[in-house]
Amino acid sequence: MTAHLGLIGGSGLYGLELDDAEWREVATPWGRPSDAILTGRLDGVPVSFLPRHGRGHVHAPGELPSRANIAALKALGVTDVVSVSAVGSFREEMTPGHLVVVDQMVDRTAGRPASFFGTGCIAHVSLARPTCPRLSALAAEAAEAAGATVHRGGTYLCMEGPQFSSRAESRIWRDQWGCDVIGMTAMPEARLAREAELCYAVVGTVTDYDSWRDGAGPVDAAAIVAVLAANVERGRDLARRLPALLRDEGHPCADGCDRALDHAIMTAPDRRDPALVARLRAVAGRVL
Ligand SMILES: CSC[C@H]1O[C@H](OP(=O)(O)O)[C@H](O)[C@@H]1O
Ligand SMILES: Nc1ncnc2[nH]cnc12
Repeated sequence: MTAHLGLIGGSGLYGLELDDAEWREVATPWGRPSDAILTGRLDGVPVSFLPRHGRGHVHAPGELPSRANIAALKALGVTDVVSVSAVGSFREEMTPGHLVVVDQMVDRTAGRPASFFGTGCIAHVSLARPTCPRLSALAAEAAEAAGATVHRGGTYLCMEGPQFSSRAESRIWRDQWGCDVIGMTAMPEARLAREAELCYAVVGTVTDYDSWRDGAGPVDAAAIVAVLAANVERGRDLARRLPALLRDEGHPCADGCDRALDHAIMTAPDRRDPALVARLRAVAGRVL
């Protein structure tokens, strides 16, 4: 399979320079994605870029059309999705401006549609490793080549938001749950990418220390935006370097992300809901 990089740009990253660039509207059985998707090529590799919150930052983290976002990238032929996200840090050494390539997640979101499947066609995929180790390593390599200080591995707590955490919550996530960074968007994105058999990695740009530190003031959106603005060029540089690395590290995925549905569907073929199956073909056609 030919590698096709999907980039989901988080807060502060709403565009990218691509060869043969074209903004394309993509409809999916789960509605429209956050925005049109910028398609093009870098180093000859197809790249599709989606601004997660939409250009102009119009979608709240709890109301993102994540199913449509992942389904639209799948429809365009994307094989590997890298999310670039703003994160708060629970670790002194993960300082604002550093990048954290996430390898574990704790999901504290509530009420977000978190699966393509459901009654009428049920599937259980593994999320033991919620991000793809192979793609994460490539993203870390690209980030280091772009001159970033990179932490390989870290546990991302996904909170519901949109408000930031209280100090008590921040200390629970850090001291009792062992989380390293916090954000509001990687879930259910990681779940959906796995169900759609896409490799998925999260590169977190540390923007702040959340609320756990003694004597420090509260998190401040304006300060976060300032850190993001200072690091946006590095994010773009990372994105420019990734396609060439991906091209040389072809599929099938050594970690099996692209075969995640092999033994996952539980519902007997004759008991499946034809309408749901018809929708599911957009993301799970390989096994239906
Ligand atoms: C502007 S800080 C809060 C906002 O930023 C992060 O979004 P993203 O992951 O898309 O960069 C965070 O999760 C919140 O949604
Ligand atoms: N402290 C924080 N909490 C949640 N999401 C964030 N995104 C950036 N910083 C954050």
